[in-house]
Amino acid sequence: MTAIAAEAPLSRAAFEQALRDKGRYYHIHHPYHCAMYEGRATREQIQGWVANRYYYQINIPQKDAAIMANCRDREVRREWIQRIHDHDGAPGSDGGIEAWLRLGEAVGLSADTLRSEAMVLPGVRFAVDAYLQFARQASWQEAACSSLTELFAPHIHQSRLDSWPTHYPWIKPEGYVYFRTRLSEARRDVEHGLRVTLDHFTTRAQQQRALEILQFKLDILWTMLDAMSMAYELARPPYHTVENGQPWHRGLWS
Ligand SMILES: O=C(O)c1cc(C(=O)O)c2c(n1)C(=O)C(=O)c1cc(C(=O)O)[nH]c1-2
Repeated sequence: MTAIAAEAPLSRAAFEQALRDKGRYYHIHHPYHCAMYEGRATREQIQGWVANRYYYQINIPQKDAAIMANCRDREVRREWIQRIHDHDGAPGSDGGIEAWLRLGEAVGLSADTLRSEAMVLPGVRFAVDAYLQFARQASWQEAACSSLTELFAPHIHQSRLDSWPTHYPWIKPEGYVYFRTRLSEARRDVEHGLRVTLDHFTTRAQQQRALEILQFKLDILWTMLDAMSMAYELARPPYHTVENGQPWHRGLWS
């Protein structure tokens, strides 16, 4: 038995606090994000972020479907399915992916450009694919735990709503619907995800595993922005040594 496995479990409150303490690794602190909310991002950097984050957005419902596919608990599925409706849309609501396409248009990128995935950098694609792959292979409770970066998401959406309209008057206001909608959706998701995690990971070793899973997800979000920094801040996208253009692959699985 490892040293940590032999330790007494953290209380429910201490475990929740340990999860929340991971907020210091959230991508809100990444220099690329700071530049965006401090008004130092160029139009190309904002556009690059929107086009690359589109790939995250379209993978989220597939990730949630994988969680449901692995879950035999009908009550959980009844609650979890809301996340798919939120992103894909349902009768009477367009959903988050549509709102993200509107954000694309608001920053000057057509829906076709986003849908083509031509701007999705390989590093972003690999990071997002790792998230989907994890959700397919892990238990549904572990995959639910990996969604807990959403603990910190309302703050990041609010930071954009507070700062972007002032710094970037060229962005059309219709683009902000996505961030506004997610404020309440993320709070509701996280309440459910947290309940699952606190109920399921009860030994010290399991709690440690949950913290490691959350770190894995934080690594994904941070790594996406690292790839964007290379491409749009340092002007070093993949193969910048060879030619202008974007020769990278567009995804072999979709
Ligand atoms: O804009 C962001 O910084 C951000 C971060 C995250 C996150 O922390 O994973 C999500 C979202 N947005 C988001 O909009 C969203 O729908 C979402 C779903 C999930 C998830 O893991 O299930 N994370 C996030």
